[in-house]
Amino acid sequence: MNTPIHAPSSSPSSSSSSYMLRPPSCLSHPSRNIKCPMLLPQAICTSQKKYWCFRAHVEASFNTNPLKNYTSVSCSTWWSEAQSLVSYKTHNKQLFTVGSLATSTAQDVSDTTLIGGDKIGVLLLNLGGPETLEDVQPFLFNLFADPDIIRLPRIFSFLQKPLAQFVSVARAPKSKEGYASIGGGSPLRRMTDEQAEELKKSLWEKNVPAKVYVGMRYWHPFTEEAIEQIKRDGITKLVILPLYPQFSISTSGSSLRLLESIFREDEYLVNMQHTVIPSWYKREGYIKAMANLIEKELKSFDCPEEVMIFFSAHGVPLAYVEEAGDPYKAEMEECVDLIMEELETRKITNACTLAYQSLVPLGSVEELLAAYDSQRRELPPPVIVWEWGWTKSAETWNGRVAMLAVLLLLSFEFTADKGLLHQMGIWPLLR
Ligand SMILES: C=CC1=C(C)c2cc3[nH]c(cc4nc(cc5[nH]c(cc1n2)c(C)c5CCC(=O)O)C(CCC(=O)O)=C4C)c(C)c3C=C
Ligand SMILES: [Fe+2]
Repeated sequence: MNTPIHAPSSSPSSSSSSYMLRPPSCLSHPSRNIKCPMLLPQAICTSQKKYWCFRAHVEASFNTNPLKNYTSVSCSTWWSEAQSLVSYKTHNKQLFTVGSLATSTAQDVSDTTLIGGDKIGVLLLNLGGPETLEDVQPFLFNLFADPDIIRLPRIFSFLQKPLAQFVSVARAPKSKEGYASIGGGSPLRRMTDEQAEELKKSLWEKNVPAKVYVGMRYWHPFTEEAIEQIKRDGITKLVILPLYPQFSISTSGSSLRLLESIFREDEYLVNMQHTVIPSWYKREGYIKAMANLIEKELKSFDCPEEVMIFFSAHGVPLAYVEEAGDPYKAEMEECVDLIMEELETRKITNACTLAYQSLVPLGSVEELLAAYDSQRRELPPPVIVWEWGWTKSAETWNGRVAMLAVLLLLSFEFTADKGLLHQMGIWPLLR
């Protein structure tokens, strides 16, 4: 069961380091017909900060309360047709009168009270995960059909779905093994729902009666479903919070791009005031929480000061960082520095190291572990196990030309041990 996805229709624009200033986006233009990105990442942060947005860099002062004054910094998105950098300020005003729209489409939301005529929503964005082993292959299809995960050159974009079908079928057995070993499915939905509930409680305690929604990128509840609920509830102000502390094109970027396309085509959403928190790894609360966890774990060792702190991060293909300007690696490294600084204030000065998990050539856990384990270092490279996903679902492929092209691509990769899939970090997924 492949649940329809709304993968961005345009393939990612090639990376460019040139940015131009553009007037504030649609938010400052009440025209409903304007077609421009609504969801360039905007930040709500604290104090005077330097903010890195991919390759651009802006300085702005921020106010902490999203519901009062806020300054938003829209950063250029690498995928944006017209790459641009926007900085602007709004003051506690609804920029548009949405009342009529809201009443015409909204149902009553019993647990949402109004703040100055507004209905506040928070949309939590996450990846989503298969809830059962049967979900694994269609979940993987959705993931690989996303051009922010498998970045094909525009000329090959017609291969996106056939390739997604192929890679998902080939990857499914290994993924299933993993999910089977953790109880037969992903715990992400349950955990995200719990986070949403806790966030809602906490906001209500602070007299912010907001409704909190969960929108997953690749599995239920899909972002599109959350957006429909937001519209039904008549939300007039929305805070969009990707649940990834660090920004990556492949995670927050992908979700925001999807939202951008949904917003662009929807009259209700175009007129809804919204703000995006693109990343939040610098937040004091987050850094302290991470430090607390580490401090607690260290105490369980006999000689805590001798323990090396091993930060393990999800990897992204190197090309994202080097060519597309993904700030993920820089943000991750800064995050580790901040956590270590926080630990230092607690007189914890252990050695630490950061490695990125498998799949992608940012520096893998395997490589790093090899440095510590001489036996492992002498092991031969892993054997490539090839499982052909030649199943019934292959019949659904988008025509013979695409299938032939995929096969040619794969046989080249296989025989030459290099090529597009290697370059994009997809090849390891097939192992
Ligand atoms: C090239 C492929 C992938 C990129 C790039 C990627 C980036 C990325 N992913 C996360 C967080 C998660 N990924 C999860 C699952 C998952 N991710 C990929 C591939 C890429 N991820 C695959 C194939 C899978 C499925 C599992 C598997 O087969 O290995 C999950 C788990 C979701 C769940 O089921 O609960 C998370 C979380 C980040 C943070 C990231 C880039 C920074
Ligand atoms: Fe992932």
